[in-house]
Amino acid sequence: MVDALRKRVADRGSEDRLTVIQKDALKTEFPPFDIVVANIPYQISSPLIIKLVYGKIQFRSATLLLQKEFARRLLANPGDSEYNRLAVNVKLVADVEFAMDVSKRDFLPVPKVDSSVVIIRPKTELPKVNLAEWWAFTRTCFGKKNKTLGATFKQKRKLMEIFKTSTLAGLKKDVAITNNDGISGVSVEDDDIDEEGNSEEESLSSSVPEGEMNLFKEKIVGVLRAEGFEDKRPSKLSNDELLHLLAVLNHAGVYFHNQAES
Ligand SMILES: C[S@@+](CC[C@H](N)C(=O)[O-])C[C@H]1O[C@@H](n2cnc3c(N)ncnc32)[C@H](O)[C@@H]1O
Repeated sequence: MVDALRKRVADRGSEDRLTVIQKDALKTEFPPFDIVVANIPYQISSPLIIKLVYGKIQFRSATLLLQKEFARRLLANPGDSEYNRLAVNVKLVADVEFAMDVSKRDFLPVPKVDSSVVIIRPKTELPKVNLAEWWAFTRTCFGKKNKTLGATFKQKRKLMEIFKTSTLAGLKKDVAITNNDGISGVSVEDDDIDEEGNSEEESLSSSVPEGEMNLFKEKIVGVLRAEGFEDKRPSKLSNDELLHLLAVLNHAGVYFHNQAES
């Protein structure tokens, strides 16, 4: 493929205008770029899109050929059955536009899946939120996207985790705004997957008095109730509603991002 590309460009006398970087797109640091047009391997769609929109490089647009079902999920809106954490996170920082469907019969050999072209344009103005905090918050909310937030936040394991991150954040006093720096090391491979088991949390569990945990739970449930979120499902909430919930939880001293991992 690279050899064919080099030959075609050379045949037109334009080789000095082409630079080929032949490396793993997920592991390589991208040079500055303005526009992406790519027929990407579908298995890296989620991490590549997150790398683009949460990365440090300010670009204009990414026109990508994606598996049709994946594109539908990315284009979904709150309340749609396909709406998931990836769409929530991408739409916080970018606008996603449907361009066209591409039938599998348009390829030779014919693949198993249909495709769609979408155009992703980073937003010029980002919401004032700590992106690492947002990232961790949506992971908690969408651990099981069809659970109500009340049920999600009452899970003992989740509470332990949030208690720990909140305690660490409290010690640090404030959480830096990372809007312009991007966040590193993010991955959506755990998208929509409930986390099972965590020995660190279990050891923390034994060290936190039950009364303290109950107070912490009451604090969170109190915020959810007061703001009308207790019976809501995250997949039905707009990003403005989720941003509001995160802001009021943070205001109450409840934090999600593990400061130790920064
Ligand atoms: C869908 S094909 C598209 C090929 C070519 N761009 C085209 O349009 O004909 C995806 C290509 O990405 C390559 N690839 C797979 N994983 C990759 C990765 N992590 N980084 C960069 N390229 C990758 C595959 O080897 C394959 O050649």
